[in-house]
Amino acid sequence: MSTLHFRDIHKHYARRTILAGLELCLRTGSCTLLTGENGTGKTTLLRILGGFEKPEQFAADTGHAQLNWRHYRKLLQSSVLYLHQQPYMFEGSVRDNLSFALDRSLPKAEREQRIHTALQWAGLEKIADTRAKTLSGGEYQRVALARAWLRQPRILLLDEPTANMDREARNRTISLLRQLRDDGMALLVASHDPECFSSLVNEHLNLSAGRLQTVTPASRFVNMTLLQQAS
Ligand SMILES: Nc1ncnc2c1ncn2[C@@H]1O[C@H](COP(=O)(O)OP(=O)(O)OP(=O)(O)O)[C@@H](O)[C@H]1O
Repeated sequence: MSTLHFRDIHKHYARRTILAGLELCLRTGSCTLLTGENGTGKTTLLRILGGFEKPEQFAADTGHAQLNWRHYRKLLQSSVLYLHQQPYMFEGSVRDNLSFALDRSLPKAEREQRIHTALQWAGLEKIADTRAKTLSGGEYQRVALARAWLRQPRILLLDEPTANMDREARNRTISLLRQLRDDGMALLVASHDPECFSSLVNEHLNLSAGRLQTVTPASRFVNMTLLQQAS
């Protein structure tokens, strides 16, 4: 199985319908770009898929199992990671922040080795001992991506991951996202800047009036196993 198919997602705020029976497929090794005007519900959709917002209706299908909201919430803990536009940093250094992404039961030497590899992966070696809360926006995002790399979720949800970055920081972020995608993660990226993601995106969807419309269809999928443990 290589897809997670969401169906029939409804979300209202008071009497206002934000998502109206929305349908969406996420695929391993694939990046889906989500665009839409301000206020159309992109963040709301990501927050639902990240488990932070409860929808009025929800169904998902792994190909082997049907999931209701309760099942999906269980799956989320191990399989889905949501990165905010301003990722949260804990007090402490970049190294400490990466350490929080690791299972505490790992032996110390292995933790240190993994953190070292993650620092290299994201090009963070020079700022490993800098206080994370003092970093620039681009560095924040790279620490957050290094944490994702350590956690290895099957689905990574990103809200405006390149907002307010200069070109170099954007390129570095795209390059890290490409590696996560090519390692088999399913990426869902909300952005107002489709140009920025054009080299990364397999499918481009636009959210309007509570529904998704295909701008460009999924072009290439890697046949890997997504959410196998859910079945
Ligand atoms: N907790 C909430 N209570 C009431 N209304 C909300 C809540 N959260 C979001 N909304 C409204 O839902 C609509 C969709 O918001 P959302 O942030 O999902 O849009 P968006 O597409 O991400 O917007 P942008 O492109 O500006 O980031 C907005 O009109 C917003 O004001």
